[in-house]
This record gives sequence, structure tokens and C-alpha cells, in this order.
Amino acid sequence: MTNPANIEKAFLLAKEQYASLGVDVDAALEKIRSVAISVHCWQGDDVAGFEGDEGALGNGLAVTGNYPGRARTADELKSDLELAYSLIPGKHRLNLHAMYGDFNGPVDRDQIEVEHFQGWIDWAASQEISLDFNPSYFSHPKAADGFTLAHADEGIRQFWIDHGIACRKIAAAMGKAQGNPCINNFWVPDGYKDTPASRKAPRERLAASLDAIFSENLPAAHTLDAVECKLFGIGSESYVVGSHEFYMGYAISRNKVLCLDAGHFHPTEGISDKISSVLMYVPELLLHVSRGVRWDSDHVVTYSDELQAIMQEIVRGDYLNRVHIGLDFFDASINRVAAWAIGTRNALKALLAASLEPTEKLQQLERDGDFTSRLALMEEQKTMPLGAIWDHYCQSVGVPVGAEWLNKVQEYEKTTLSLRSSCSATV
Ligand SMILES: C[C@H](O)[C@H](O)[C@@H](O)C(=O)CO
Ligand SMILES: [Mn+2]
Repeated sequence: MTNPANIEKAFLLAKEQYASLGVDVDAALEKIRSVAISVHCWQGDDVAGFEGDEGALGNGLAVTGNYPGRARTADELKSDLELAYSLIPGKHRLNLHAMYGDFNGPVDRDQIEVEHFQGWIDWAASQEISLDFNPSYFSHPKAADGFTLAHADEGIRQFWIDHGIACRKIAAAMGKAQGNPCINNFWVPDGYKDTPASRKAPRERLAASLDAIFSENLPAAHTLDAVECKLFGIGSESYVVGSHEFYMGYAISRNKVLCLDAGHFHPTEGISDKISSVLMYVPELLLHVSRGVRWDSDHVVTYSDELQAIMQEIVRGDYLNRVHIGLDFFDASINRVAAWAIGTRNALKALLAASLEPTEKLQQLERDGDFTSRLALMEEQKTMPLGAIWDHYCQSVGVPVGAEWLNKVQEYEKTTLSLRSSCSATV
């Protein structure tokens, strides 16, 4: 274990070094303290949900790996999340999918109600965290041919419209209970494996279905609707109905939150560059911070260049009050609690690094046309003692410093996760 006094010594030296660049470390720490990352529930159980059918994951989503200890019930998922939150500095949110309700028997997606999520609402209150929500438009017999809200069959479309309407009511109840808006994110997989004969018709149907879902005005203080685009998926390589252009136009024209997932664009296309463009035209953004490796593979978020660029854009543009930061990855090849801890700690660390930049100085150099100094300072920033500030932050809020969190996860694996069998729990 690192000596706590040494952490403080290193912090004071680092603080002095940042101050010499005109950076106020205390202000940076204050800034990130108030950021709540929306931690996604689906890393904990490989996107299986609790509908009791153990159905195969579908609609282009794929989880690989068979690490033992997947959560099989809401209680197991809550317990795993409690450990994860205790390893991450700050108070964060939980992003819940509709397939994770307490169903106690078959309840189809168009029939779900607030009562199925009361357990989550109560648990969130007990943890002093807030909830976000997502309708689940995948892994269901009525999505088996790859289409939901844009389906050519009116009956199937109506089923999924009813699911969307049910989810909005649940999201609004969550927001009302927690006293802040529950972001309700709509992602649909609809698309074709091969070249469509009509790109137009499914897009018209998707827009009409969404309009039907959103026809009731719900209080913005309770819930905000978000829409998530995608370039392609497994099985929808040639055409995705909800493309970037589709949802950008939809969000602007309907005053919706746009969701940008870091894995949903061309492999060389980063979402960092999109933030300032999109925020000129939509009120708020939801990010699904993810890491694609060659494709939308949803790898655990690492401290990558793109992660740093995303957080820099949020801080440099002063967008923290308009950008909701969510995570979206699912790796079943490693300990799932560790996956949450690694990804969320990295997202926060990158946000801290961005907050420790001499932003005003860099932007002044740019306005002055002094690009040499701008590049020089940006490069020097990369080896500033971020770790000493981060360690102090973790220590000051009582979460493990450095890799010490790993011991807690390993202990939990021994006492709890390893006792779970890979088949469904009967509790
Ligand atoms: C499970 C999520 O809703 C899903 O990952 C979605 O957000 C997505 O990114 C699909 O590729
Ligand atoms: Mn996503």
C-alpha cells in the first residue's frame, strides 16, 4: 500500500508544477467532483437481462468471453455495482436497460411498467445515485429479422412503439423519484445485411414510429429522450436505418438529445471532433464512451488518445452542463467488476487531465496565431504529474489509490463471484 503521507507530498509538488502554468488544481478537482458518469448495467451480465429466457444476444450485439461470475439476478447485479462504485471516486449514475426489470414471470416488452423497476428506483435512492434508462430493441423474437420500429409490418412496429411509450413512462417515474432527468436513450438495430432496394421507406417508417412514441410531452425535469445512431452492425453491414444523418436531423427537428457512441462510426472517425459541431444545433448530447477495435467491438475504455480528446473537447468547449457522459462496453473475458472500475476510472482520469490544462492560455496562443507555442504546451502537458493529482483525489474521497482497487475485486471474486455457476440462478 502506498504511504498516504507520500501521496500528499507528491500532490503538493504536482500542484506547484501546475500552478506554474497558471492551472488551478483545486478548481479542476472541484469540476470533476460534480460529474456523474452513467455506468451501464449491461457490463455486469453480458447484456443478458432478467427476462428469464436466457435468450441469445442478438441484433448485431456480441459479447465474447466466458469469465466466471456473471450477475444472474438483480440482487447480484446490485451487489457487483456497489463494489464497482466503491472503487470509483465521486457519485455516479446507473444506466439501466428495459430488459433488467424485476419481472417474476413472463412480461413482454410492450407490457412493462414502473412497478417492474421499483426495486431499482428504491435501490438507487438507498445508494444516493440516479438512474438513466434505455428501451431494449434487441434479443427478442419480434426483432429476429433485424427490424423493429422501422419494420414493414405494422403490427410489429406497433409492438415496438408500445415498448417505447412504456419505457418513457418508466423513465419519467425514475426522474421524478430522483429529482433530476432520467436520460432515456433509444437505439434500434434496424438495418439490412445487403444492399436495400429502398433506403427511404424504412427511414420514413422509423421517423413516424419515433414521432408516435414521443407524441406525449413529458416533463423535461423528469426525462429527456436521446437517439443513438450507428454506421453498421453485424447483420446490418450495408445499411442502418438510424444513421448519423438520420438522427442528427431527427434530434435537431424534434429537439431531442443526440447520442454519439464512440464505436458507431468509421474506425478512423472520432466522436471528439463531432461534439462542438453537434452542440451548435442540438440542446444536449449523450455520449456512449466505448472503444472499438477494428469495429464496434465495445472493448473496455482505456486511457486512449480518443478518450483524452473527448474529455478535452468537453472541457475546452465548457460543455459539462450539456453533455451527459455514459459508458458502453461489454467484455466477458475479464472480471466484470474490474471492467467497470477500469473503464470508469479512465473516463474520470481523462476528464481530470482535461481540467488540468491551461485552456485559456492555449486558446489565447491560438487566437494570436502562435501555433508553435500551442503545440509545445500541449506536448509538455502530456508528461505533467496527473497521477499525483489523481491519487490525491482518490485518497481524499476514500477510494483505493493506484491499483489497490484490484485487491478488493480479487477478494470479491474469491468470496462471491467464483461461487456463481454459469447457469441461471434459481433465487
Ligand atoms: C446495449 C446498448 O444499448 C447498446 O450497446 C447500444 O447503445 C449500442 O451501442 C449498440 O451498438
Ligand atoms: Mn451505444
